[in-house]
Parts: sequence; C-alpha cells; structure tokens
Amino acid sequence: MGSLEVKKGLAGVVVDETAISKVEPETNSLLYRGYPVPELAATQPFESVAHLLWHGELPTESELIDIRTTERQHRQLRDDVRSSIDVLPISAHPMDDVRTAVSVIGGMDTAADANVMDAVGSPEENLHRSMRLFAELPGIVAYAQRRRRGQCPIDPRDDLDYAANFLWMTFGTEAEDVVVDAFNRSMILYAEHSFNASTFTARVITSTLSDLYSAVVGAIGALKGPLHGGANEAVLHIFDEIGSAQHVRGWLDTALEENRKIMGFGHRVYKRRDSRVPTMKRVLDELIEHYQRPDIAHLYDRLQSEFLLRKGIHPNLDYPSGPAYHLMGFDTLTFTPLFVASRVTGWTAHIMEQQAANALIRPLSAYVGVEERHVPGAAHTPTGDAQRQQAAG
Ligand SMILES: CC(=O)SCCNC(=O)CCNC(=O)[C@H](O)C(C)(C)COP(=O)(O)OP(=O)(O)OC[C@H]1O[C@@H](n2cnc3c(N)ncnc32)[C@H](O)[C@@H]1OP(=O)(O)O
Ligand SMILES: O=C([O-])CC(=O)C(=O)O
Repeated sequence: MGSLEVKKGLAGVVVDETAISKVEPETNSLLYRGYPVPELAATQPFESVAHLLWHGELPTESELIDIRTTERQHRQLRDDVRSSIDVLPISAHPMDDVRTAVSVIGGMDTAADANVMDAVGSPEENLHRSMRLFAELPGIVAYAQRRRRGQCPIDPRDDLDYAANFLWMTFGTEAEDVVVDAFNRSMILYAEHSFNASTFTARVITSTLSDLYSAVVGAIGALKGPLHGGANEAVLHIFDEIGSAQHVRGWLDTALEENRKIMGFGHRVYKRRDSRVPTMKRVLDELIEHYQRPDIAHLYDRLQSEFLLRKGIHPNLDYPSGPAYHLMGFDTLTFTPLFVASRVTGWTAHIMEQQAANALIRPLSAYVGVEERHVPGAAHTPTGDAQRQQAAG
C-alpha cells in the first residue's frame, strides 16, 4: 500500500469513458455530443441542448415540440415543494432550498424508492425524471429568490419558452429579447463539462445503484462550493469588495499577500484558457452595452489583466457569468442555483450513462495513520489472517 502513487484530487486520472462531452484543453475547445458549444449557443434554444445531451442528437422539429410541451406541463411549482422550502430559514443559502426541493421531489416520486434494490429505475423512468427536474427547477430557483425578497411566487406562462418563462417567473415582467437570448446562451454554456466534481459526485452515487434524485442532490452539494459552482457568486462578492477599476491594484496586492484564491480564475483542466469564456464574455459585453454599464467592463478588464500579469492565470466561465447574471437582475445568491438549473441536464445525462455501463466507483487510499497498537489492559487479539489461523486451531 505504502508504495502506491497517490493522485491527490484525482488530478490527471482517467476514471471512465464518456460520450457526452469532450473537453480539449490543448485546443481550448468543448464539444457536446460532437457539436462545438459556441455553435450550439449561437443557434439553439436550451431545450434542444437538453435533448441533445440526453439522446445524443439534436431534436427534430416534432421532438422539440414534444420536449417543450412536456416542459410546460411540469413548470408549475408544486405546493409540497414550496412548503419544503418555506420550512427553511430565509437565512439559508438558496442552494440549500434547491437541494431540499430536489430531495422532496425524489421522496414524493414513490417509484424511485419503492423497492430499494431497484431504486435505479428503468432508462425510460430516468429520462422522465430528468425531464421533470429540468422543468421544475426554474420554478424552484425563481421562488427561492422571490421568497428572499418578500415577493409572492409568479405562475409560469404557457406562451413563453424555457428561458423567457424562467425570467418571467423570477421577475414578473417580460424580459427583452436581448436578455432572454443572453440567458439562453448562459444556460447552454453551463450545461455540461465532463467529469467535473459535481458530475463525478453524481456518478459515484449512481454507481452504488442509488436513484437519480439522490445523485442530483449530491451533485448540488458538490456544486455549492466556491472552488466549483459557488465561484460565480464569489466573483460578484469580489466585485463588490473592489468597488471600481481604480481600486483593483490595491485590492489585488492585499488579496495575494493574504494568499487568497481569486474566484473565477483558474481551472483544473484548462491551464491556458477556458473554452467557454469568449462566448460568455460576448454575452456580458452585450448586456453591458444594453444596460449602459461601462464601469463593470472596466473593473472586469482591469482585474483580468492585473491577475494575468501577476499570476499568469486566466478566467474561467464563472468570471463573466457572475457580472452577467448581476446585470440581468438576479440576486448574487441566485447565481449558483442558476448553474444547477442548467447543469441538471449534464448530470442526468451522466447518471444515465453510468447506469447503462455501471461499475462501482471505489478508489484506494494510502494509509498513513498509526500502525497497529493495542488497547491498554486488553488481551492482544490477533487480527486478519492471524485471527483466522487461531480460530482454525
Ligand atoms: C465552473 C467551474 O467550476 S470552474 C472553477 C471555479 N472555481 C474558481 O473559480 C475558484 C478559484 N480557482 C481555484 O481555486 C483553482 O484554480 C481550481 C480549484 C479551480 C483549480 O485548481 P487546481 O487544478 O487544483 O490547481 P491549484 O488550486 O492547485 O492551483 C495551482 C496553483 O495556482 C494557484 N491558483 C490557481 N487558481 C488560483 C486562483 N483563482 N487564485 C489564486 N491562485 C490560484 C494556486 O494557489 C496554486 O499555486 P501554488 O502552486 O503556488 O500553490
Ligand atoms: O470542469 C470542471 O472542473 C469545472 C467546470 O468548469 C465545470 O464544471 O463547468
């Protein structure tokens, strides 16, 4: 055991195959089921990308109508789910609201755990569960923000597609096309990214033959941390702390002296650039133009160039997403729940892929603790092989 090489954080370890997305750090590119993500973001509604991730192909016209019809059928926030959120204190993080809501949805879906030995469910059941979570999460995220603001929930609108309806349920006003389009592109960019920490969590849970809801709940927990999805929220906290572009240098001096991590920068896989940043930066630029907020552009550019100069580290997707969601009007605490609403498509695609070719995920560890010793006053009890030999006489 002692001679085993430890791969801390599983860095560089290939644990399985996937056909869902291809992350290529050498060329800074990202493909979902073979399609370049910038092409998908430029042309597709998020509903089509969800279909692509689950089924491997973009939907035909009639399949898109089907997914949109089903999504509309399940949009309404259910009373039991709303009550489960209401039990939590307003001070709870909205990621806790979302995690609790998904857990309750799973518990209410009696098919999911009626027989613990068969919790995994059929592929058709799991596709249906994935679709329902995709449809229900916007209502949950919107409700969590409105509740914190002391506002009543807003019913979904059947005449609006996914992105426009999400914004409608959150703000109670019809968003302008430029904002709907920006939001749609952000959802596509966040949807999937191979074996990141939350997706891997979902696959570990799935590998024990647990159910899809348990895997999504675990994934939400993993996404909450600021080294992963929580970074988009953390970026806005940093922007608030800095205040304006002229304060970047002084702020960065102190932060680096204190060995702070600068959220929204760096990546485990992309060591040069994050493939999604240019597309999301364009989205941010359009929003800055739309809302006439050049101050945000100055702060963004100054922090990016100063940090690159000092540490040689590039921004990741969370860096442009944070200020973009801020400009759209979302509360900072809502940013990571938005990531959940998008990433649930990738998670569930991976859960189904794991189920289709399962192997229990169980790595080894190298023990570095105290060697065998004995409880004071106790007779020495042999362990392992010695115990077996003694028992055999
Ligand atoms: C959608 C997403 O989930 S993208 C990731 C979002 N997370 C963040 O933005 C959080 C900030 N970034 C980080 O903490 C890291 O870059 C991670 C966790 C994302 C990737 O980290 P790893 O691959 O484990 O690299 P690690 O953290 O060891 O960094 C390597 C070196 O770069 C430094 N570094 C990396 N990112 C940062 C950062 N954002 N701020 C300051 N220093 C950093 C580390 O301190 C380390 O320096 P050292 O070698 O002198 O100790
Ligand atoms: O791939 C990662 O490690 C994190 C990430 O960018 C994502 O999940 O989108």
